Amino acid sequence: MSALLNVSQLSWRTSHTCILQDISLTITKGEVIGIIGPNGAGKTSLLRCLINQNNILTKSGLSGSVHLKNKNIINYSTKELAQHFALVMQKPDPIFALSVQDVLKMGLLPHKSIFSLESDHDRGKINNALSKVGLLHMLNNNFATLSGGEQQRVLIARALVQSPQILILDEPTNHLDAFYQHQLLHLISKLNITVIMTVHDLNLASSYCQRLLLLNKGKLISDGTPEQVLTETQLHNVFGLPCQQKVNEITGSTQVSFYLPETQRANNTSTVNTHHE
Ligand SMILES: Nc1ncnc2c1ncn2[C@@H]1O[C@H](COP(=O)(O)OP(=O)(O)OP(=O)(O)O)[C@@H](O)[C@H]1O
Repeated sequence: MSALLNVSQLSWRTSHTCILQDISLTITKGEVIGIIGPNGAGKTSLLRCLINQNNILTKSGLSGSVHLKNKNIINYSTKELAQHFALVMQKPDPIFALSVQDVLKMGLLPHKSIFSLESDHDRGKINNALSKVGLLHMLNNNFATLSGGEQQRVLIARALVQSPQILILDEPTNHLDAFYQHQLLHLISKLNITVIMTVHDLNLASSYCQRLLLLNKGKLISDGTPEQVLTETQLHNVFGLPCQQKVNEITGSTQVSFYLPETQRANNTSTVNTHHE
């Protein structure tokens, strides 16, 4: 299958640090990919490069390239990018004075001219997306008055309204309770579009992503199925904690659980150890 996105030798160096180091990978249509790794590993930075957010790829310190459908992503207009990608990032734009319905209408914009009127089809799309995230009853509520989890679900619904070819999510399960974590990742994984998301919860990533990219200190350490990536040795090396890998007997997915080594469990001090040098 031909590449939808092709990342070639992507590196991002600042005067103090190396944020991404020589990352190369190919993403094909329909893959559901989770980017995992410890705090500061470069997960969000990689996402930002994949969508060339704020023209990041033309910054000094950045080298390598990202091609979308064989065309360098720096040559796409903002509107063309919005027709391909829908984003649910951790720090949403300031949209807080709007109603839920207005927030979802923003998802229609990449495919319409400013003067085109909202149609029955558009209203149907908005209602359908909101009911998928269980919030149809909040259509007319003020976005600012929603809980963190409800806001997150509205932003995911806005991304669905956008009908993207590629859905990019930065920590989509932040703020969500266990029920909605599973409901939303299940929904996202069944959309039949390409999905690339950062996920802290390795077990959720394993349950809903067919491919995982493990980053550490800006490097792509491992790229493969959850079973190939979530090995006890690899996770111990990257997260600095021993862990146990098992298969969930009900779902069949690879699951991991970390534990403090015996020496630390016996230690009574309240100091937080760090795996970063
Ligand atoms: N614009 C920037 N300028 C300088 N340093 C940056 C910039 N953006 C990110 N960094 C640094 O790059 C490193 C990776 O950050 P990034 O947000 O990509 O990590 P992450 O893996 O998403 O982390 P987390 O799990 O904590 O969200 C961090 O050390 C961060 O401070």
